[in-house]
Amino acid sequence: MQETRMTIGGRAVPGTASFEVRNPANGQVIGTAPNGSRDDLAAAVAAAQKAFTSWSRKSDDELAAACRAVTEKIGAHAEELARLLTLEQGKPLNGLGSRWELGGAAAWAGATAALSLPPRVLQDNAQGHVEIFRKPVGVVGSITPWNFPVLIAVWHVLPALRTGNTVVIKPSPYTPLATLRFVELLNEVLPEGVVNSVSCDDRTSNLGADMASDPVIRKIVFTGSCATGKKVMQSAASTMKRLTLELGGNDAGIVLPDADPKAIAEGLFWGAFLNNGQTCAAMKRLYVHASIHDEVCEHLAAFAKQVPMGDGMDEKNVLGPVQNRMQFDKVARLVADAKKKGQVLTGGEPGEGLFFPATIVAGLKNGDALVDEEQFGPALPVIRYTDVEDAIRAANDSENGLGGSVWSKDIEHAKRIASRLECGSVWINKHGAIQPNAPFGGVKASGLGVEFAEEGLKEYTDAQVIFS
Ligand SMILES: NC(=O)c1ccc[n+]([C@@H]2O[C@H](COP(=O)([O-])OP(=O)(O)OC[C@H]3O[C@@H](n4cnc5c(N)ncnc54)[C@H](O)[C@@H]3O)[C@@H](O)[C@H]2O)c1
Ligand SMILES: O=S(=O)(O)c1ccc(CO)cc1
Repeated sequence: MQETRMTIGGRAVPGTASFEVRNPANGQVIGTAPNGSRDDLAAAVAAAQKAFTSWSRKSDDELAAACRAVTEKIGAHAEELARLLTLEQGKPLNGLGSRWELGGAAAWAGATAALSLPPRVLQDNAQGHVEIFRKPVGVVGSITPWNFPVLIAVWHVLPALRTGNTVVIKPSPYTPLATLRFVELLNEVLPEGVVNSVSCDDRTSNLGADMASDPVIRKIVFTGSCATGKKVMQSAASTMKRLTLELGGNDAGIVLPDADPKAIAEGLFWGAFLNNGQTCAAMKRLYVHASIHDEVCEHLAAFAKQVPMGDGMDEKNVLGPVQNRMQFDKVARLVADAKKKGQVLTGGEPGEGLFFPATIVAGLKNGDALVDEEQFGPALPVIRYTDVEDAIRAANDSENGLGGSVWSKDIEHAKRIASRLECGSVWINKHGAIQPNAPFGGVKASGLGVEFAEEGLKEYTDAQVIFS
């Protein structure tokens, strides 16, 4: 049993109540997290505000060195955090699971440490000197989801620290344990109050909502559903907070007639089923040209059938359970509806507990629920098309615009199609492969702003221009 604590001003805070956290693989209680109160949040915000005074005055070199120390901490505790993550999130230790997530967390932290936003001279002549500086905004509130809890915490916290901000982070009630431990570890190398954590069950207490309207917090970085993202945006208006919103997606993949069905099967599978489909930038709809449709379906289903699924602590598994009952029920509802309209190529029946076999359903079209709604789980609809213009139109016929992909042997042709997709990232012959040196973010209802690289770092700063 992992009994976790919030970290407020460098101190471990148990809170006056707690809630249970269960392993989605077997339903067992694996730990507890504090059910923090508004007073706990107020204390965390005050600690972050106090720490901001000295943290924001650190030199660029000092901030970079602190981020490197955090990177080392993550690396040194990667296996401990990975095990905790598997227990609470369900993703396997192996494959593209917890150890991979922790590897990504260390890589992203290191890459963020190496970024910087030096002042830039805009003008230097007889008429005057004009220089732009990037200044930290103040206390940053980070609100994270349950799909990649540690990686997304790193994506929020490291750029905030690197630019001289202090942080209050609140993880999802489904997966608070690894994040609370992560913040404890950070506090071993950072001054007190620079990074604080609060947790709550979202029922008796919803500190995410309170953070969004808090008058001291100057920016919210939120990753989660579109519905909650809209609430955050509304609450943030009254205090004119800066916002980065990374929200849901309904990414389309388009397979062109010249693609090699066998060669792309593995990439298509992991593009859709990474983290059991519980990935924002996973492929959630697959449009395949009629001339190779059946062959693509055959190879994709054959690949899916041999991927081992089970308890993530078992080293042989590379897919685990769906993380929670709410998400499982959503996937089950969408698959039940899809079965009435299309042909199940593999999977299709809910398994034991929260295990849902990788499911692929062909014969669907836009307007069917599994195509139109974000399933955020292990179920992929396949849609046959004959005219690529129809496929592009159908791909863009969504309120979301996070990612997309085009699959073809002709890269230049694929890139021309990619440029017509209404989304923030498009991959050719792969899907969802994000990297720290490339900005990532959604268009349309998928969010606001970007993460990663200098563009992402800037979002934690205000511009100040000095004219002399
Ligand atoms: N675009 C991206 O980068 C990205 C990444 C991961 C997940 N997501 C999206 O997240 C969703 C799944 O995550 P989820 O179910 O945890 O999302 P969610 O919106 O239910 O919860 C996200 C976070 O918001 C908190 N929260 C709940 N109510 C709140 C409120 N009123 N105000 C502020 N915060 C509140 C939750 O406690 C949690 O920490 C999917 O839609 C997925 O597409 C997007
Ligand atoms: O879109 S996200 O769910 O945040 C996400 C997490 C991890 C990866 C790894 O490729 C991609 C997208």
